[in-house]
Amino acid sequence: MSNAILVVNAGSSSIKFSLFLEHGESLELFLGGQLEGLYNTSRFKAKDAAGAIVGEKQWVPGQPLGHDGAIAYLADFLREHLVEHHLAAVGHRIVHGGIDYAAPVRLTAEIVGHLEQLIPLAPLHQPHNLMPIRLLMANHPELPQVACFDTAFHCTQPAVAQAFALPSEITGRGVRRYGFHGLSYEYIASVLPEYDSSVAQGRVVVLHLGNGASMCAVQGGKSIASTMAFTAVDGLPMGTRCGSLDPGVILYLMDELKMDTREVEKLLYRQSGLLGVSGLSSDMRALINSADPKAKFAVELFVYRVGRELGSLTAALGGLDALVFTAGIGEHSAPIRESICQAAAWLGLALDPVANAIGGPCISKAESRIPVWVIPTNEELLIARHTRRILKSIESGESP
Ligand SMILES: Nc1ncnc2c1ncn2[C@@H]1O[C@H](COP(=O)(O)OP(=O)(O)O)[C@@H](O)[C@H]1O
Ligand SMILES: CC(=O)OP(=O)(O)O
Ligand SMILES: [Mg+2]
Repeated sequence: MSNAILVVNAGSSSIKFSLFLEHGESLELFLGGQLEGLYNTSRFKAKDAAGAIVGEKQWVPGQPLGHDGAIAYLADFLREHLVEHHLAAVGHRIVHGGIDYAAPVRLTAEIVGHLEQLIPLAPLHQPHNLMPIRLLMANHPELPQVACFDTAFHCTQPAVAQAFALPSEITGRGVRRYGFHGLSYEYIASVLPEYDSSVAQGRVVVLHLGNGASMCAVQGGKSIASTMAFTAVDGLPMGTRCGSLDPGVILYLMDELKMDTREVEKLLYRQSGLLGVSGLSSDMRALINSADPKAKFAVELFVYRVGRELGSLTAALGGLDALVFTAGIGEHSAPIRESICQAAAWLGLALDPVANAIGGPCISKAESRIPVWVIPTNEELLIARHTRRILKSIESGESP
């Protein structure tokens, strides 16, 4: 019987999970998978370490599972697969750490209470991040649970990158730019030297393009700016989120259209972005395959905004040494990568269409001034490493 570490990563459209086994000093993947399309066509797939499928299911279109249904399904699946192992700890992705949590931490009921107060700042994530923690705390109070925060990696940003131009009475309450997808960026920064040692210490823009999408300017392995801010609704247009918006639009919605706070929240988080613009789908695959002009415009707007943000982050870095694509769209959509690279040709970037079609990892031509990489993210492995470190400090009697 080996010690197992379970990792749960609840995103806005998916729950990803991995089970790692401790072997001496190393962590070995035992199995992993995801429930995706939680609000359209829900699918489940799990594979063992050799890539063999150990679980697969698709739900009827139009009867999505949602996060609660997905957690219930996953709990049954994991119970079955954990029988031969001892569950030593669970590591969770928590999207918002607010001002208080800038590093992984062992969860207590008190900390969960603090994190619940941040639900309004991450309504698509935080409740689903915290729900399984509460469940496990109630049923297995002795089981160590560790929180790893999306916001933590961005703590290195300079004050100007974190600030809003608001009075200090407001900013003093923690109203500032935090940035998200930090576990993904931290993972990419940790493996970039294996792909390209010459740029790992340089100026890199990482594009995390999934259902939630953001970009991060990384310098010497550290975040110096990102497109997301106080909440994960800012920056790029996403599956259902609007991205950057003139704050005057919100005043207009409230004053002229008489929308209340919850209605505005629903509009900006759940009914906008690719879904809102296309009127069809939040899924980039569906839009790329559609001939509908509104679907084409939604894709065009997404690519345009990525191009504009790339210029802004390049300015923040004072130049650019490499570009990295990751997450659902970034890893899997050659046409979107191609359009973004075309929009970025002014940076001296030349795409290799053949390498792009097969997914890289290097998708730029040898003569490209900027190398472009496709690197699969692995937030789960990073969470497992942090969780194991905290578990060891608990076992050795240090307070984590
Ligand atoms: N082959 C593909 N082409 C275009 N988009 C894709 C492809 N595969 C996945 N995606 C997009 O990736 C999104 C999921 O990305 P992911 O990073 O897993 O999401 P989450 O934000 O839930 O963590 C889907 O909504 C889908 O739009
Ligand atoms: C922060 C965020 O948008 O996360 P995800 O892409 O997993 O929805
Ligand atoms: Mg994600």
